[in-house]
Amino acid sequence: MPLKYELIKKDKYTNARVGVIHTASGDIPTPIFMPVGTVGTVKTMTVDDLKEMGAKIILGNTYHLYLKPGMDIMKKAGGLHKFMNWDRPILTDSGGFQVFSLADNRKISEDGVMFRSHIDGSKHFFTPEKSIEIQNDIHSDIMMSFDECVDANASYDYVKNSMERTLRWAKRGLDYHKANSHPDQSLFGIVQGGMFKDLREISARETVAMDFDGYSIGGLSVGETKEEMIDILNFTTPLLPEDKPRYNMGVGTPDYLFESFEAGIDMADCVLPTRIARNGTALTSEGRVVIKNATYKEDFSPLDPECDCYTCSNYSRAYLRHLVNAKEILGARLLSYHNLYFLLKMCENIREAIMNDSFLDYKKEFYEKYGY
Ligand SMILES: Nc1nc2c(CCNCC3CCCC3)c3[nH]c(NCCc4ccccc4)nc3cc2c(=O)[nH]1
Repeated sequence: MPLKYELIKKDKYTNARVGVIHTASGDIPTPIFMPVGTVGTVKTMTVDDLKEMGAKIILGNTYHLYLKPGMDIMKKAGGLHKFMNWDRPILTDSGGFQVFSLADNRKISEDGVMFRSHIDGSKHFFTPEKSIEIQNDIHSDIMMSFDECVDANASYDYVKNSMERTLRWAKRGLDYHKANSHPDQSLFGIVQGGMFKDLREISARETVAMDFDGYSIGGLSVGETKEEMIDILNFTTPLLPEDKPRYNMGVGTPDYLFESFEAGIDMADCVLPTRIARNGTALTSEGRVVIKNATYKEDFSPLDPECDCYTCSNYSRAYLRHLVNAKEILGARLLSYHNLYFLLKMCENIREAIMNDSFLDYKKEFYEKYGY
């Protein structure tokens, strides 16, 4: 059976809501942050780390997994859950965004996208059907439609034509999915339309009319201002059905997560927490800590005084700074663990606040302490 969304509680003063997404691989409490595991691993984390920190669902990447290790091995492994020993839900992106952000000389046409691998320059062709086929081979629990994500300053005409093609691609992918996917697999439509509300309205209405298992808001966090993001987010989210999950793609800083969940979004993902960790930056209750700073040279206090994670319970800022400066892999691992734990714990606190009709109080308290 495809996923079922269960609405549990709406916040009294905002569009925020608590729910549960029931999937064949397990239940997902929402609002939820989803750690990104691009090539079959959330970088430096074991699956036990992920369970210990409270990860309920992780992301896989169609584009990367298709290129390496490739679908031959993925199929022989019996899919990504078995391959990486993760028995909870997996969501996969459709690959379109990654083709445009990573591949070389790509060429877009009505049928699909021609691109050269950023790894070895080999030539490939993704179509809406091919994207679903690859997500099937991965045994993805929640699949994304093949879409084109346009950047924030694309012209009205380009965005209009692209959005209309993305609608045609969505229909093709949905037809292929209905004929070929396993009944336990779900498929989300993705709303595009750039920064233009009339195009967003058309995209939302036409995508919802196709009746997907859930809906993503695409084309955001692609270079627009925070105000533009919030404006399009607050315009588009209410156009999506209340009885299905809503996913804001590529959202990862605490404020963008708060704004998304306040608008009624249920799911979000971003490479940010693990990416900045590898560069020595931590998210803490008192804002970002750039651990390489000399300030922390003899600071033997925990990274985040309010955090009870493994990193904050066992190591000091001085030690973490030493590891990062010495380029020790343990530094990236301990900061990644903490950053993911921090966002997952923040989501848990948000769910609790919504249950008590105190989402705005928690947001205000968090923002003040974080320094927003
Ligand atoms: N299909 C699709 N995917 C999008 C994504 C990728 C979401 N993560 C996928 C995972 C699957 C595996 C990899 C990622 C987006 N990511 C962002 N912003 C990220 C901004 C960002 C990037 C890096 C650091 C911080 C912020 N906007 C996005 C828009 C779309 C979109 O319209 N369509």
